[in-house]
Amino acid sequence: MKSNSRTIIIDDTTLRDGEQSAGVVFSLAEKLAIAGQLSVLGVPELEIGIPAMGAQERDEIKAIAALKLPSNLLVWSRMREEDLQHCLGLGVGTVDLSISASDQHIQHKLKQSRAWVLATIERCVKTAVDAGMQVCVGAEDASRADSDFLALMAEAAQAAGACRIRFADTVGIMEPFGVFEAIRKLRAVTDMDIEMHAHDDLGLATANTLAAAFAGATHVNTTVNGLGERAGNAALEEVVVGLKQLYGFETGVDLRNFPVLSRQVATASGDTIGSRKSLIGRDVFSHEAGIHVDGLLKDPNNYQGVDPALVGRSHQLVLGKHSGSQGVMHAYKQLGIQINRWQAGRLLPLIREFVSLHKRAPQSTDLNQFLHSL
Ligand SMILES: CC(=O)SCCNC(=O)CCNC(=O)[C@H](O)C(C)(C)COP(=O)(O)OP(=O)(O)OC[C@H]1O[C@@H](n2cnc3c(N)ncnc32)[C@H](O)[C@@H]1OP(=O)(O)O
Ligand SMILES: O=C(O)CCC(=O)C(=O)O
Repeated sequence: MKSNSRTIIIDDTTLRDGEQSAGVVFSLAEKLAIAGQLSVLGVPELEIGIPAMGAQERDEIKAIAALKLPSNLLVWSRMREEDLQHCLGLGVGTVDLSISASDQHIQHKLKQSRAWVLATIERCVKTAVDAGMQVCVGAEDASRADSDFLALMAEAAQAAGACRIRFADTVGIMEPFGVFEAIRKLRAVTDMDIEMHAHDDLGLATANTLAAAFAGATHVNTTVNGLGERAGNAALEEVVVGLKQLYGFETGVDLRNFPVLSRQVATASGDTIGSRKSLIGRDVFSHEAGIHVDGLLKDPNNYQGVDPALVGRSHQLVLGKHSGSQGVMHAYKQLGIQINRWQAGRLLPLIREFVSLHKRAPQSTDLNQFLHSL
């Protein structure tokens, strides 16, 4: 499904929500490297930390700001005067002032009322704007909020000078059709920019983020490799490729060098990337099945949904239990050895036996041995 070209602003929160993943701590050097690399790829906005966490966090935020990257920087803050004061003077121009939108949170976490939320927005957003900050109001738990109340929050935010509202599916319970409806409703009641913040508890963070963009969101939150609280956030790489490929939306992000950043973040977060994790997993561009390998060799488009070059990858053709003769002939050709179809057919059982025994693809020395045993 393609629509008219639009630009969606990626606001990457690897350094904020990404670092909130249980057990993850980035060193300053890692933060600087990740921020720098995100900027090199053309990510236009980076959410880089939470000033109220303390002096060290603020120093690190300042150090990132001192890099003078071309990306716009944001900090995250509870909607509290004292937290907001910590956001000033760090060299960061935008703050996400977060306050809960759902009755669940308002009553049972903040122990307050809807009226208190609206009054707090009015007061704190104005203070931040008067202090020279651009303000995004983070509507935490928006996915469980009453849409009429969310509209009142947006109205209060805009009246107080905010330029953006973040719709957060804090507990990751939305699905794309619901997101589409919710963002459509919000779009209809506010002129502010709208940002989607999704979590992957049901494996739908990217789908929900794409649905939000399709419904009119101007900004979307992502994290590298989908890092983030619990099951993580929408993965930067999936969102960028999905927006472009499915809707023709531009982000200005070039992922051809993404493997460097992906590895950097995986290492810094002490994470391993699942071998089948879309776009970044070891095996996601690997092909073994005979019919697929034959098709790819004839024309990559036969079995290519996503061009691996977009994310700095390439197709890998491997031999295994499901190989066919074209794949075998190709593997030998790569070694400079021409074999015919009849020979390939005779080699297939040897290859099957090998992989059943070793549970790995044969290497060049194994292939040479098979040939000699014919
Ligand atoms: C959904 C999200 O991802 S939101 C971002 C969450 N990120 C983090 O929590 C990581 C960083 N957090 C921290 O370092 C600490 O929690 C701090 C510095 C923010 C606050 O620490 P503490 O003052 O010790 O409070 P603590 O974390 O125990 O409790 C949170 C308090 O914030 C309040 N609070 C939570 N969200 C908000 C909000 N959006 N606006 C105002 N107050 C809020 C809670 O009601 C609670 O207040 P209470 O103690 O008066 O009941
Ligand atoms: O309120 C916000 O800015 C969003 C916070 C967040 O990370 C979430 O709700 O998951």
